[in-house]
Amino acid sequence: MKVTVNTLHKKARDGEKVVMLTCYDASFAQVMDEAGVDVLLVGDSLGTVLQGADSTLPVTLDEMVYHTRLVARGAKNALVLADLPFGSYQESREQAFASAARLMQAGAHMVKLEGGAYMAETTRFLVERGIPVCAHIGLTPQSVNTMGGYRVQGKTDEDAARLLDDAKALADAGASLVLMECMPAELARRVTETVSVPTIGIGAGLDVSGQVLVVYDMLGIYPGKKAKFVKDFMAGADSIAGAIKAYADAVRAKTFPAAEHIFS
Ligand SMILES: Nc1nc(=O)c2c([nH]1)NC[C@@H]1CN(c3ccc(C(=O)N[C@@H](CCC(=O)O)C(=O)O)cc3)CN21
Ligand SMILES: CC(C)C(=O)C(=O)O
Ligand SMILES: [Mg+2]
Repeated sequence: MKVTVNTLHKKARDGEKVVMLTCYDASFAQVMDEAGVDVLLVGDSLGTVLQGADSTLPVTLDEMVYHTRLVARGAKNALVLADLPFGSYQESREQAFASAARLMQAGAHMVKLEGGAYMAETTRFLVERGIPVCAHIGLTPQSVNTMGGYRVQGKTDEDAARLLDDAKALADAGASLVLMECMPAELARRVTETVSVPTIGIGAGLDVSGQVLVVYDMLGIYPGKKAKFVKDFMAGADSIAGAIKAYADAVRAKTFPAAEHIFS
């Protein structure tokens, strides 16, 4: 069965976790689709894991269009979500629409953009014109240079209150999903119970509607040290398909993330 925005909302209502992984090509898309992964995120993390850059900032819209086309060819049932890359949407809502339209024409079913309440107007502009939007708050890697590094966000009461307001503003503007990266579990829980749309976490604890990881990370392919929120599902699996199935099972069984993967 094709996964749609409605499927994701129904899962969230029924308490069934949404399973998301990043995906950059057709072969992985086929494996993930067959393993029952609900959403394939064509992430701008491809800048770090495919291209070897030290951030997502160098990734271009042309590159995202290319990888979205590859993933869309391999995905039969999964929903294809594509990141708007740095510089392709922040200038104006018109710029955002033109960029998002290219991703949709390449086969995306939804686009993701990073930022807080200040992106609400852009979100509404896209949604009103037929482009579903996933909001991305918390640790927003495209802002690494202003955030002063890849750090957990929302640790002070003031930052937590702002992130809760951001989530509300973006959901009110019509976002179909709210993705939260590297936030204390308690704050992610509060956001999830406040907004009426499904939430997806990466380093945001268990009390969210679904989970996402970078596929290379969950297959144990990362240079340097493993981030706290990552689990290597290749350990103990006998194939890549098996590792991806183990991840999907663990997310649905709520055994991933475990305490050791969660920020407090
Ligand atoms: N392979 C890969 N995985 C990712 O999750 C990812 C990328 N690349 N590229 C883009 C961003 C960068 N991301 C990152 C990178 C590092 C940390 C990190 O080192 N986090 C620390 C926590 C720091 C703190 O305590 O504030 C950790 O221990 O996990 C987090 C997110 C997430 N995204
Ligand atoms: C880590 C996820 C949320 C992402 O935005 C990406 O892979 O680019
Ligand atoms: Mg991204």
